[in-house]
Amino acid sequence: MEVERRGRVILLNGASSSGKSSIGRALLPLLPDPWFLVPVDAIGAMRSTVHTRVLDDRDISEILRRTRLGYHRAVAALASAGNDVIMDYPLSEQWRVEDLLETLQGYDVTLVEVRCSQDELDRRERVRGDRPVGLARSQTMVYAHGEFDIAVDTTTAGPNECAATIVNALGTVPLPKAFDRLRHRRHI
Ligand SMILES: Nc1ncnc2c1ncn2[C@@H]1O[C@H](COP(=O)(O)OP(=O)(O)OP(=O)(O)O)[C@@H](O)[C@H]1O
Repeated sequence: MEVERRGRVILLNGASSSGKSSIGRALLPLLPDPWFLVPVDAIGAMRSTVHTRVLDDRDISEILRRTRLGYHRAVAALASAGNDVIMDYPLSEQWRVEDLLETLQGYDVTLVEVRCSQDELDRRERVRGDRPVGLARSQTMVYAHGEFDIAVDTTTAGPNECAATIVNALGTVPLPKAFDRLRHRRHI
């Protein structure tokens, strides 16, 4: 069946507790069109936690890797049918970036860097209590690939303010976008 348009993608990238999910929720009512909010956690939550086989560390790491590869392809599948998708996803391993560059080739991806000071990340982690202490600190490599289209800093700005900044900037992002610059660097 012929699909008339390719969906757009907004990728909210930042360390744990930087505020990606909060911004994702705040973005929806500000966008003119009905976007899908697809956090990686929502895909992980669909995976069974009750099974008969005992998993070792290697099994678990392979399952997590497959989950993330599946997430990339689920987003591409939605966008391939013309759906606009917000990803809430830390680029905390280099292979995630590499795989997304291939999987989302041909799609309009806006890469948003969600920043937050380390002290504030530590504070949020302590307050929320549902993430291992030190997770945010372990994810400082989320920006290591070195490119972004829009940056917001949640250290002092709230989710609504950051979402408004993103919506206002969406139409004026310089081309080529971050994903295309990264592809150019890697000759993909
Ligand atoms: N701009 C902000 N100012 C103050 N607190 C915030 C802000 N954004 C998020 N928080 C708080 O920080 C915690 C983490 O927020 P959120 O779930 O949005 O982050 P996240 O980056 O999606 O985290 P994770 O990757 O671990 O799911 C929550 O308790 C939330 O209320």
